[in-house]
Amino acid sequence: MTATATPRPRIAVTLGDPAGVGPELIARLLSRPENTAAADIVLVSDEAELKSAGEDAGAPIAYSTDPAAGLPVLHGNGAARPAAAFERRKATEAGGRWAIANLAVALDMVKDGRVDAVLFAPLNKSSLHLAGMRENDELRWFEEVLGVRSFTSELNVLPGLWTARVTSHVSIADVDAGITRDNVVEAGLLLDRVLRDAGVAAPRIGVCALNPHAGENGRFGRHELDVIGPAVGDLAARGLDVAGPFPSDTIFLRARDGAFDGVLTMYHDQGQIAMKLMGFDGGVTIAGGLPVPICTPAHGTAFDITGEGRAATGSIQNAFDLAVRIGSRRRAAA
Ligand SMILES: NC(=O)C1=CN([C@@H]2O[C@H](COP(=O)(O)OP(=O)(O)OC[C@H]3O[C@@H](n4cnc5c(N)ncnc54)[C@H](O)[C@@H]3O)[C@@H](O)[C@H]2O)C=CC1
Ligand SMILES: NCC(=O)COP(=O)(O)O
Repeated sequence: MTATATPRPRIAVTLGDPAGVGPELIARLLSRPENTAAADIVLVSDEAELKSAGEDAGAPIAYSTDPAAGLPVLHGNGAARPAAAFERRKATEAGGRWAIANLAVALDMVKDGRVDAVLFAPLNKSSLHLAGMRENDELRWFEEVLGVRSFTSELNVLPGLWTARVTSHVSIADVDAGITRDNVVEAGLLLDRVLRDAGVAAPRIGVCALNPHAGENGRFGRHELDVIGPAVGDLAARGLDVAGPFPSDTIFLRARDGAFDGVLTMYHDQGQIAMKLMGFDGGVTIAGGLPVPICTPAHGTAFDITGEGRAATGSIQNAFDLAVRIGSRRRAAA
């Protein structure tokens, strides 16, 4: 029997917000030969950004503009570089514009089928908004640019445990309106699908309640009785191995002990506090529901430590590894 080689995926990489830890993390990621050997990497950036990232990291980035050179390939973003250097450790319009320009090129590559996955280093949502992004976050912007009309959600990933969210980057005052039976069902179906894509043959999904103690039989709110419970029934009727709603102050104890492969959360912090406590140094966020996996560290721009060489690389490494794994699988299936 002949072994089938795993195809090298093509991955577009952006350095994120130039004011934050993203550029130095990408430089350190690419300084490991096993990473540059794992994928055909397209760096959407410019020479000045790569040089400054390498200086911050104490690890110059080796790249080429010639795809035949066997190095990460530099692909410009077509944007004019601002005359002044990017301010560091601060959300700025210029930084947001630069990050958006790089991502826009990466999304063009997605649309044209030129890449199997995207990795972006942390963005700063305030910079994005200063730069004119109307959507609350980059995932809603990705949807718009890629013309995706179906349900999307950030997926957070630790070894052996994934989460999806019914609502995400919205005010806590708007969570209630987002918890509809349809949204819970769509988020549950998405979580089941991505777990299967990631190789979990029969995903076990636990669903969070919204209210304290799952509403205590309606006394502290009726979302569990009227919306989430019926949606869990809908998902079970569609063949998913799904249970809940469970009180969210204890569901992650069970998840940590292996009871679930995926947990469906109702709002951002419900899942993120638990996931970041369990594995801040390795967490990954994937934009779920898009044509290709778009991966990023679960941590943000960390302005307080930018340029100090202290930023941990576990999450960017895991985000890269996931992009390689899922991208390679997609390439093999194409
Ligand atoms: N991947 C992405 O694009 C993400 C972007 N963000 C954005 O980042 C911005 C800042 O968010 P914050 O809530 O301040 O969270 P943050 O993750 O940037 O920082 C929170 C704390 O964690 C520390 N930290 C973060 N990454 C670290 C690393 N690699 N090594 C060591 N310590 C690290 C920081 O120094 C800080 O004390 C926001 O605009 C947020 O929306 C947040 C999460 C993910
Ligand atoms: N930029 C990705 C992002 O914001 C994900 O952060 P989180 O919502 O997973 O904390």
